[in-house]
Amino acid sequence: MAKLNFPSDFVWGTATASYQIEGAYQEDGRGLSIWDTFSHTPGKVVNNDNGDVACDSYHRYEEDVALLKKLGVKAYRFSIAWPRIFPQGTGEVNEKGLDYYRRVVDALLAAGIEPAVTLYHWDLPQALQDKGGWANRDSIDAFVKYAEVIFKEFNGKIKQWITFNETWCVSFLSNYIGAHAPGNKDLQLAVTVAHNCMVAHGEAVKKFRALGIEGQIGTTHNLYWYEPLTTKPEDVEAARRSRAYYNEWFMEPTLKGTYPQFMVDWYRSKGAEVPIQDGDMETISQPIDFIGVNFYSGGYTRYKKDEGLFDSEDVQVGFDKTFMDWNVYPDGLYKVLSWVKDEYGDIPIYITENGACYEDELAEGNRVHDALRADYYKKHFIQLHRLIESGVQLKGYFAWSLLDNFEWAEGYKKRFGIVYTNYETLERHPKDSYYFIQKVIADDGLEV
Ligand SMILES: N=[N+]=NCCCCNC(=O)[C@@H]1[C@H]2[C@H](O)[C@@H](O)[C@H](O)[C@@H](CO)[C@@H]12
Repeated sequence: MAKLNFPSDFVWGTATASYQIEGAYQEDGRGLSIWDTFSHTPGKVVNNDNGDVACDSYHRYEEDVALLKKLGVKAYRFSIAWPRIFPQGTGEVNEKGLDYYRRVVDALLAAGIEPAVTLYHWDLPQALQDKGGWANRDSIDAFVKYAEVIFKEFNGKIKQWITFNETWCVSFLSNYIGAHAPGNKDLQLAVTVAHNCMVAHGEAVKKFRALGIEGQIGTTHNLYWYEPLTTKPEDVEAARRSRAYYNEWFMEPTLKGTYPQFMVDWYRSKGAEVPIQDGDMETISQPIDFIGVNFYSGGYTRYKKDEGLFDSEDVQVGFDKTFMDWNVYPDGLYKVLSWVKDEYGDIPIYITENGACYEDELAEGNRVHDALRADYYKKHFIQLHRLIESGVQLKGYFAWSLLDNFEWAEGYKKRFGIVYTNYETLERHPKDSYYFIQKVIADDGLEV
């Protein structure tokens, strides 16, 4: 056995998101979000599940903080629900909404845990969606006004800020594929939403700098690692498009201030143009202090004429699968973050999400023997160590997720937590994977 040691300042954390854990969807003045609308629309979410109650973290956040403290994490990534702060998206601040996050932040700091806050994790105020949502550039200004309230309120308490979570999901998954709220299926709309969200990110960074807010600010993109099944040029090009769909389309504007031209041309061939206005690309590529990367999977792609958006298809090559039917591809984590370093230089990286969904059973003594999930984490932790050793500026890792929670269109059946949520009683029960991670944190490393 060998011990893989992590730097003593490596930040171990876990992550959640407001709509997925809070519940209390009408409490203390909260306005409706697009996810309330979407989940209350029959047929949109498996089992017609919704986030009305979720994990009830709105009332049980102290239990969550106690679990975090026992786990030994240095940081906790959570998101703030815009509709709690501005129930109508803009206008008057809802003080009771701010109060909830004051309680959460103070509880974390009292427990010696750094809050890492995502400003936008998909719960757009419905009132803004009614005016076009992210397709309407007015939402950019509304986002900056919301961000400014949070920056000022928590300056000095929150030191790690993430503007957006997974702009690919906000744009393509939600407005081209249509699987997430608001459920549109229009390529031009998706390209426009992606662009406006990235402008909103940049404007928020400008505001953060202008206000002299303490700490570091970045944004999170979900990256995948796709490789061509063969070296045939058509397979190589197909894999290049599949990867850029998730990766370059967002990373290049954010970190270089340009869109990848081959993808601009491809989308143009499909009838979609990027609505760039003067100054947008400079705004989008405002210097940031870190890049957040959510990594779950990847795979192999080959060319298939007229298949999907990119004349490509994913090929099954024997990867183990999670309960989301995603490939377990730890090497993909090493490859994609090595690619980030090669393409974008030594920008500090936090893995802001990584984790796995498996079917969990509550066993004797409220234990959950989730060996597959613990093994998933072990395999990916080995890659973290490999990345650090290779010189990648990997500063921290947030496991997705602290709790089983509302898994968007998949509802509550799909469990990602290292803590089991009993949705009847709302009790929390640490799984074996929680104790595995607890030991890695305590030992600053793992035995392999
Ligand atoms: N076609 N297709 N789609 C498959 C790709 C979907 C990508 N979903 C994510 O990365 C989400 C991220 C999210 O932040 C979190 O809120 C979610 O709970 C986790 C788990 O799902 C991950």
